Amino acid sequence: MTIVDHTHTGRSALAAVPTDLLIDGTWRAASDSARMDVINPATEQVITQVADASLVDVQAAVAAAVKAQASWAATAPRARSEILYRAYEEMMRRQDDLALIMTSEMGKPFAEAKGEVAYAAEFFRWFAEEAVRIDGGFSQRPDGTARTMVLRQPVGPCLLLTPWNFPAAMGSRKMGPAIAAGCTMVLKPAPQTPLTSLALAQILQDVGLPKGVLNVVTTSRAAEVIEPVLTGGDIRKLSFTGSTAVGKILLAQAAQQVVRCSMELGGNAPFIVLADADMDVAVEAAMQAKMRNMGEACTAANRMFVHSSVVDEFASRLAERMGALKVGNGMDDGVQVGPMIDAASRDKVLRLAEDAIQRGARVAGGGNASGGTGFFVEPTVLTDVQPGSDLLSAEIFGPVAAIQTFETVDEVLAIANDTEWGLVGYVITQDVDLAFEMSERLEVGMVGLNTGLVSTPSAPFGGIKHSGLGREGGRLGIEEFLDVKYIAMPIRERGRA
Ligand SMILES: O=CCCC(=O)O
Repeated sequence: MTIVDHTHTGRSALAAVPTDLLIDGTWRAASDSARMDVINPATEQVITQVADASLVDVQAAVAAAVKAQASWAATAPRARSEILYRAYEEMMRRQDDLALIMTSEMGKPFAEAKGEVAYAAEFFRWFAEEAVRIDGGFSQRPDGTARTMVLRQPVGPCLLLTPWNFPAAMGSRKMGPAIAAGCTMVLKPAPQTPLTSLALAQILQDVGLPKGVLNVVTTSRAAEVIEPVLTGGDIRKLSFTGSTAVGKILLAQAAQQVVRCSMELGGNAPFIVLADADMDVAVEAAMQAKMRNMGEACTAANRMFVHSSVVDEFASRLAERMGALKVGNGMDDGVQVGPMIDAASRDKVLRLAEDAIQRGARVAGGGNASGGTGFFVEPTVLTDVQPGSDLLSAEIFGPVAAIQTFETVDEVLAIANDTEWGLVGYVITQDVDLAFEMSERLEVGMVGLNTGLVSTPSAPFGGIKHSGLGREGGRLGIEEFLDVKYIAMPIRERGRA
């Protein structure tokens, strides 16, 4: 270990994280005293245990959110903005501590975890600025008989369900706009990564978020506890980031009470390298789009389509770059690739690579199973991936690059769009017209042109088709947490005394 586990307070960063539920401003154990293990995926050791909430606890959290809603909605936008701004500052002050917590429970390299803390904190700063810009409208009916006023109000108590792959950023991307809009919340983080969310909740408390506004329930019993609260009638908004399969179940449950939904679901991103691409740009973008977060990202390049005239150069340069990455415990110096989140994820990635190889793909780099402790997968580049290989229709969610070739723009667009998902696509070309044409024709919510990274707090993140509903971040992010109300008022006779 090269990074010392201490905090700004001098205590161990891990020991300083609350491990209970946050309900109505109070940290408390689960009502049945249940606790669950938090495991470090690099060492397979139990780091600590946290409360494992039951339905009773989650219902108490919802009740606290309901109780706090009216007074929180009535706070001045500036007050909400300042809480968010202080949270941004505090996250940055505790950047190393938060990164250490995240690396310990999730596995990403410490430097990457620090980057995520900064990314996550920026959502609080962005929405601090949005909180004071919630606007409306005022107009007259075309026939002059009435005034039309439009205002925006908080949607009400929200259920926020966050994933394990970006434990800080997916939390702040949901909590930021909810706080800015004046909504109260129940946050349920993924069971693999509860500590980062608990640490963020502690920060929000420390900077003055009133009790009951944010309630955090860590639980391994999602299947048991989510449906009753979604169908119970108190939750008015669901924001979920996770798999499409789970998203569809939640949408069906939410439909019973017509709960508003934001869904950030899976992806099957095409990464398209055209014949005229600058190869330095192409390889750099591929590294970003494939290796960010070890490939455990919904935005990860799942299918790489490279023009036949440049595929050999691209594949060999990508294999060289991926082969040079240092794999290991994210707390060790210089490590660039940490473990997969758990054994099931590691085994899935290895199985998908093996299936592609069995069907005729060539291994241009990597391809060996990593033995020993920790859920590691060697960065792997496969070329000549054959149609029908499972990894072309499943999210790989790991460090395996799957390359196919193409000849024409129409051909590659048809294959790229031939998927139920539509989150993001990447295009690498020096031809500006073609870049725009392809961006318009790709069936996705986001396009990276000559870049492998689209994620930023200032842009509307989200997908189409089975990749989701709604947008997070950017100017649209706060809209997801606001209801529109229109007031009609007849114009009576003018000029009366
Ligand atoms: O897995 C989802 C990626 C999220 C992001 O890039 O902000």
